[in-house]
Amino acid sequence: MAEKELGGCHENSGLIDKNKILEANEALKSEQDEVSQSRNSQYQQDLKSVLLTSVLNLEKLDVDLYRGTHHWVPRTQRLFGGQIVGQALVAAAKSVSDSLYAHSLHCYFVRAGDPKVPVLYQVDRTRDGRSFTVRSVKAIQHGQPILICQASFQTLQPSPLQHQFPMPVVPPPEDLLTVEELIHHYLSKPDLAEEAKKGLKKLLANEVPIEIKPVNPAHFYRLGPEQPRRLFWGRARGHIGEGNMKLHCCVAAYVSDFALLGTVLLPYPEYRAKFAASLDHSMWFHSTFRSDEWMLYECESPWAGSSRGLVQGRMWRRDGMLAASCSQEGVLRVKPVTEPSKL
Ligand SMILES: CC(C)(COP(=O)(O)OP(=O)(O)OC[C@H]1O[C@@H](n2cnc3c(N)ncnc32)[C@H](O)[C@@H]1OP(=O)(O)O)[C@@H](O)C(=O)NCCC(=O)NCCSC(=O)CCC(=O)O
Repeated sequence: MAEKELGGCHENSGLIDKNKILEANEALKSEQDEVSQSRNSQYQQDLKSVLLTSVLNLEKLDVDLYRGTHHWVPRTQRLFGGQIVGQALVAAAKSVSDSLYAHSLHCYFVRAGDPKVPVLYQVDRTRDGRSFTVRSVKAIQHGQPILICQASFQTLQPSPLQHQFPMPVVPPPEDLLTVEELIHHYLSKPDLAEEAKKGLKKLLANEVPIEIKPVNPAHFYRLGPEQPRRLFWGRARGHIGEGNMKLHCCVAAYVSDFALLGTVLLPYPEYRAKFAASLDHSMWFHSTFRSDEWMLYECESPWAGSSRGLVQGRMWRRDGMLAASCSQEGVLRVKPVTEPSKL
């Protein structure tokens, strides 16, 4: 399905020659097919993604009641927001027919998630319509909601209205280093401050089930004042396979909360967060995609104030199709950095 791309208020927009885009997409696609063929055979031997086997593999306790466990817990010792959103979408998706596709979700994080206990997911079948079906999910710990989520599903429908912004032009993932490779590179610097070394080693020990390749590592690690915008390639670790599209949306929901809120801090290297947590998270799914294949995640923050920051994200398939968009507001309380980073 080739979509028409329109110019708009986006910085990369402008009138676009549709044929050129299609040609470029075709070229990219055949290149991608070769890459994915060789990677697919490599993946056959790899372990299945932990997101599939553990994080998003909810245990059914009763009708519309599920239990989810944790895999990776951030340093803050509060549950990762993406995990709770991804699990809530899994729970919602279990009560809708296979012919429906997730198209959006809207969540509030109302309490910090406790990593010491599992999370219960209670699904309310809000409405079943001819085209759209809505579910409300409450994530519960210690008898109280930690997240409330509404998710909507739709039957596949044809549309003469089809457009999207163009994908930003960036180097392909094959030309970039993973977060782990970058950290090893920084660790090899002889003048690296002890504190920075400790921080980087802690980052290496993280078992985040996502592979990340920052497009601009200096932006990613906040080495100077930058525009509040960053880009990275990301994909779920391990093999997920064609599978069902709902599952890929759940994985994308997990990934979408990763490193998104940090975009707000990019113009302020003189500050570091002493408290940062996402308050709400919304997501829209636009086209089919594989969450275990590289997607470009474009994050930008159009506004910050009142100890809050607004962030918007776009996930792009590498053939230029817009796969998903998201929006989030987070609370950010900062303190001055005493020493500049010596990475
Ligand atoms: C956002 C909050 C904290 C609501 O804030 P409130 O201020 O109303 O709650 P509270 O319990 O009264 O306060 C929480 C803490 O903030 C402090 N606090 C409150 N108001 C303050 C103020 N004006 N100035 C300074 N500190 C203040 C309190 O003392 C307390 O600190 P003490 O605790 O020291 O007493 C809550 O709704 C919440 O935790 N929601 C869940 C957010 C979440 O977990 N999101 C997903 C994970 S975040 C994520 O995954 C992002 C991923 C990423 O980072 O990349």
